[in-house]
Amino acid sequence: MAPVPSFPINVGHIDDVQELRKTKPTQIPQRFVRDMSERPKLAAIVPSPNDIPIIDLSKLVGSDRDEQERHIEQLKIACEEWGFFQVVNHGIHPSVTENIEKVAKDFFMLPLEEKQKYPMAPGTVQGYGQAFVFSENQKLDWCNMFALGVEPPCIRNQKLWPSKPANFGETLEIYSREIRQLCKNILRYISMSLDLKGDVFEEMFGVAVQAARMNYYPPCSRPDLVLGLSPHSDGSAITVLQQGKGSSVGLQILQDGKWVPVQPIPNALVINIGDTIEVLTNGRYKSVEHRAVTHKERDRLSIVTFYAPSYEVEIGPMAELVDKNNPCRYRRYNHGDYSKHYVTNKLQGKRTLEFAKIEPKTST
Ligand SMILES: O=C(O)CCC(=O)C(=O)O
Ligand SMILES: [Fe+2]
Repeated sequence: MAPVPSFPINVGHIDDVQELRKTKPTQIPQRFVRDMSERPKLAAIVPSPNDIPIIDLSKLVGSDRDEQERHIEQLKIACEEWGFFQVVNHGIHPSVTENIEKVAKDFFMLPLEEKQKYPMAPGTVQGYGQAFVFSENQKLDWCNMFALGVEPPCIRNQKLWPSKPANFGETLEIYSREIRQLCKNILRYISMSLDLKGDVFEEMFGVAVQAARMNYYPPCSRPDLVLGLSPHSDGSAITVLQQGKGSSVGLQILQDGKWVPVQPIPNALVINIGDTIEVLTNGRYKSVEHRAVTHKERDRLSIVTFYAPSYEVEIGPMAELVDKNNPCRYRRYNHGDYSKHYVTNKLQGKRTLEFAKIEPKTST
């Protein structure tokens, strides 16, 4: 079973942002208006297309040893210095990424009553609605989410898999299979970049947990007042994010105290390091805080896959990455307990990872 909270929750009334946009296009209810300190400074962001590293996955496969080593080095820098990168030549056929986008968009465009047949119960993370809302006072994101557990089958809530559009389930299955393989490959390259055995994560993770979340951000008449998605790091090992074709630029990552936009590249997928890899690598590869902002005229779709160890697995810094100069910074814990902790707390930067942090013991 996917983790669920064990405390009562009263979230009050949550407006559906697509409906708000349709009926009251210029009104922003107070619950969406952020405190001054949280508001995005949209004018201050200068797009710089080359900032986030781009990794050519076809060069990592290993047919040419020198080339592979050079690209593993690039991956290492991307993980160490950025925690985010875009992969190109990843081998997933464009029809697969186009099809998932199409069914996701078709789903979000259904009448509200149809989408509400698959409600996300307060405090849970599967279905249609807003996740990570736990109180009536909490600010809301300018976003509609539709999220489903995919693998292993025991985390699926089959009642939430929609019957419309008709090919939704089949399309998500095909997409998820391809993304799963991509995650395994990327984790293999990540372990190589750490001078570890290629299959170290695969062996450790057991039957990995995989979940999909589709985020739809309608245009917002006051993008300066709201956030599409609150700042957070992902609880996963790694995350694969597909930015919808023709979507506005919306994803931003926090680097050196500045929000850096991630420019969509056609056919590329965005990969980011999640909290679990941060813990396993003893902080060498860190998860990075990110958020989404909205656009005045344009909507945006993102399709996100979270890939993480099986809930039974015990997690802690790997022995190879702990030594005198790198004392242990995280405790050991059960990954299912972390997942539960993650989904039962609001998104708040990297706060959730406090769960695992310990003061390193310095040697004398
Ligand atoms: O829509 C985006 O670009 C961000 C999505 C995201 O960070 C998430 O779903 O965890
Ligand atoms: Fe995220």
